[in-house]
Amino acid sequence: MAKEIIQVKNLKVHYPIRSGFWNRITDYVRAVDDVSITINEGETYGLIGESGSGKSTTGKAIVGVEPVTSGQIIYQDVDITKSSNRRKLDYNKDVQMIFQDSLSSLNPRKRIEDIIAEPIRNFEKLTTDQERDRVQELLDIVGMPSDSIYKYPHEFSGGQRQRIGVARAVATNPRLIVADEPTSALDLSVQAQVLNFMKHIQQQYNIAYLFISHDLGVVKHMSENLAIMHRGRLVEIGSREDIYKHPMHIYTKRLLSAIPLVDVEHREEHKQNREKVEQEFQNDQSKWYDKDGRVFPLQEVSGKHLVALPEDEVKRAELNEKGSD
Ligand SMILES: Nc1ncnc2c1ncn2[C@@H]1O[C@H](COP(=O)(O)OP(=O)(O)OP(=O)(O)O)[C@@H](O)[C@H]1O
Repeated sequence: MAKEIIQVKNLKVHYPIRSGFWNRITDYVRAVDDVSITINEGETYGLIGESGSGKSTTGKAIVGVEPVTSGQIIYQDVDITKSSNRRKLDYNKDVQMIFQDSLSSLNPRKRIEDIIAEPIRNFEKLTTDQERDRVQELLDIVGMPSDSIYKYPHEFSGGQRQRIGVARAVATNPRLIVADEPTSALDLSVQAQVLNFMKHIQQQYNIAYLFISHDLGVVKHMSENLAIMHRGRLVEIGSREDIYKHPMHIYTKRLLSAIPLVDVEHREEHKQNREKVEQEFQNDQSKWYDKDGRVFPLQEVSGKHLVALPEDEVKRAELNEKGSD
């Protein structure tokens, strides 16, 4: 059975909204609202949703750079939302992050050698030669030439910088990498290259990824399990098969219908399906949101397939699914 590496339980990250003369808190942005996911060792877990749905905030909370309002993040049986626990467990070494915008996440004034060596220096005492060897080895792993160490981030293409970002994240031998839209700034052909070598590195070093994306198409061949996020909450959780073959929440269906189709023959069918999903979504919003406009709590469909619908809607959707098989 797959071994869990991290368990996120009922995570909430709320930001206060202040207004008026006294600058009082009048409401909260519920950026992350009761999110629970479990990531297994060595797997890719996809966290998918549109812009503003709360994916990055979830990722940053897991890495420990975003304070948590409530909930737990369990790593090696310990709740790491407390920073003292993160230090005790070497959590900051074991869990790393890769960002979407490699140009702003890599310090433009530092050479690649220092950028990659920085996380190593935080956790290990190496001589200059040992450190250089390690940086060279990491550059080799991500397929970058060894003279890259003398250069600066702006001297590379987006895809190359993303490789450098991966080398930096891998430098501490992490067990989990939170990859926040690592390919969305890249051309399609370069995206595929970066995804391939991320997969390769994962297999070689048994690293788990929390792969954050707005595009279900990007993670299709990467993720074993997925969680779909909308308005700070999860609307659907399931295996790749559950999500791509039997999506149940309208929001998941909309994300799927938005994946561009390469196959020309089925384009018309795809377009019609997209219109049908949109119509279904517009028809009765009370099916999808409660009276406050919030997503319903998750209900079990089968095994690990969960969907945020009222109980009678889950039943109806299941019957429809069976009927259309
Ligand atoms: N520091 C902050 N203070 C107030 N609100 C914030 C803060 N950070 C994020 N938010 C809000 O929380 C919500 C979720 O943001 P988040 O960046 O997690 O979404 P996202 O799904 O990752 O979107 P994107 O892909 O555009 O980054 C948004 O409404 C955002 O405006």
